Amino acid sequence: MFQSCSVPPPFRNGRGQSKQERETCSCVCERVVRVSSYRKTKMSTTAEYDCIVIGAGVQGSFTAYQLAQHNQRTLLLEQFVLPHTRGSSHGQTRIIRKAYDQDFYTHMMEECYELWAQLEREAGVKLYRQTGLLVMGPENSVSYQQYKSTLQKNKVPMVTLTPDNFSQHIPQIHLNEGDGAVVDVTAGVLFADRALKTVQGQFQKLGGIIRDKEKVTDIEPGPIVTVSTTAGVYRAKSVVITAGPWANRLLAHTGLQLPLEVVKINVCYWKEKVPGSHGVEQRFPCFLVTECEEARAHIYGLPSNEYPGLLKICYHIGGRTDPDQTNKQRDRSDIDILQRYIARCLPGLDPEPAVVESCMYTMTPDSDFVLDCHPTYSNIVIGAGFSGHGFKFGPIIGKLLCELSMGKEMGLSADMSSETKK
Ligand SMILES: Cc1cc2nc3c(=O)[nH]c(=O)nc-3n(C[C@H](O)[C@H](O)[C@H](O)COP(=O)(O)OP(=O)(O)OC[C@H]3O[C@@H](n4cnc5c(N)ncnc54)[C@H](O)[C@@H]3O)c2cc1C
Ligand SMILES: O=C(O)[C@@H]1CCCCN1
Repeated sequence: MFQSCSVPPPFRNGRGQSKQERETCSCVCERVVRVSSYRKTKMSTTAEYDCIVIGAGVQGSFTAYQLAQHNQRTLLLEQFVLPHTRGSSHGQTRIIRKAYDQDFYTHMMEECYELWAQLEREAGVKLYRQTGLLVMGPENSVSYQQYKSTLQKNKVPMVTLTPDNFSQHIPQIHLNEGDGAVVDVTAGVLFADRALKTVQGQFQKLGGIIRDKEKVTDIEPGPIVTVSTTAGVYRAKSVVITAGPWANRLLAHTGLQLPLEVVKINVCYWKEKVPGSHGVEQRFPCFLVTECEEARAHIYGLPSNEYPGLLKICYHIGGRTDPDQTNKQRDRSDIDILQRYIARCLPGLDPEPAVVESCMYTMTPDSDFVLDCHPTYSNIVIGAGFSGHGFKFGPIIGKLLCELSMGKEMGLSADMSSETKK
């Protein structure tokens, strides 16, 4: 079906197409070709930058870093003073895993782990701690089986726990009757704040420029794109928009709106009754519950780390919010769900959250990412809709957006391109 196309389905999203339309169209590739031929003929010399990246969250920061590695004169613009806690990339931890319910994410993570390790080596900083990820869900459910079979098919190191040996390995969690449990051994915790600081620092070391506290107020498309901010006007041959929950506000300047929904997630921390009992040292893993009697979406957790004695456990659904007025969104139904789940399945925790912070997801209708050139202006590239699971992919998203903005076809492994030909 995708004979001439090396872009897999998750990147062909966001323009209101049905899945079937997306799977049969080759517009992304055509646009990529158009950008590159356009550049050869019409490149102007008046641009101050090769590329301006708007938004210094995880995706914009990795994109800027990749561009600088490709010797592109790059400006990274951020509306708030860095570091900040107003978008989606703040906080000290994120889960990294190969366990997914669709193969292409697992394939992307194969390369992405390598890129995270490269950054660690290059900067001399530790960004990842392996803990494993325990996936639990009704043994006979579609969702749980998809996770399990993706791990098996892709030969990801894994351990299957049985109801009999589960409590020997993970005594802190009560496994529901009828639930299966598998551990993705490769998974763990990314030190998120540290990762962001590191990649921004490496970008600057390569000569990249970051201007924070500069909100982009206008984008004027053209062969050279003009970007106005609260402090100045800049020109570049291409622009990458990685504005997280604000993506549609920026895209409005270009006449485009994507089907994105911004939701507020209550980031809840739960106190251990016995300090230290759910730490990495006790081999307590990250975990993900695909479904359970309390919840129709995932519940997920990480071992105590950033706040001693407190575990981060969240629900994967939140209430719709305005990114500039998150305080107006006070829905706590997710916290009720978590309280009931914790009281039943994690008896070693106080079922009352000790700390509640907030963070935003930018959801697409199918939770897949939008990585594409603008349909009208091919030198404007969009990375949006990371749907609450994009942090771990930061290095590979940066690589793909960099390639798109340089007019290259997305560099996917042979494995992933063959998947698109099914
Ligand atoms: C509670 C929670 C838990 C999560 N857990 C995981 C996990 O375990 N694993 C995982 O892989 N992912 C996880 N994620 C998802 C991941 O964190 C996000 O997908 C990712 O951070 C999105 O990054 P981003 O760069 O797209 O957005 P953001 O981080 O929001 O960055 C966008 C940036 O653009 C800036 N900006 C916007 N408008 C303008 C403008 N006009 N001018 C200048 N700058 C502008 C913003 O200020 C912001 O800094 C989680 C997310 C949340 C909220
Ligand atoms: O991306 C992740 O790994 C987590 C777990 C599940 C939902 C939220 N994000």
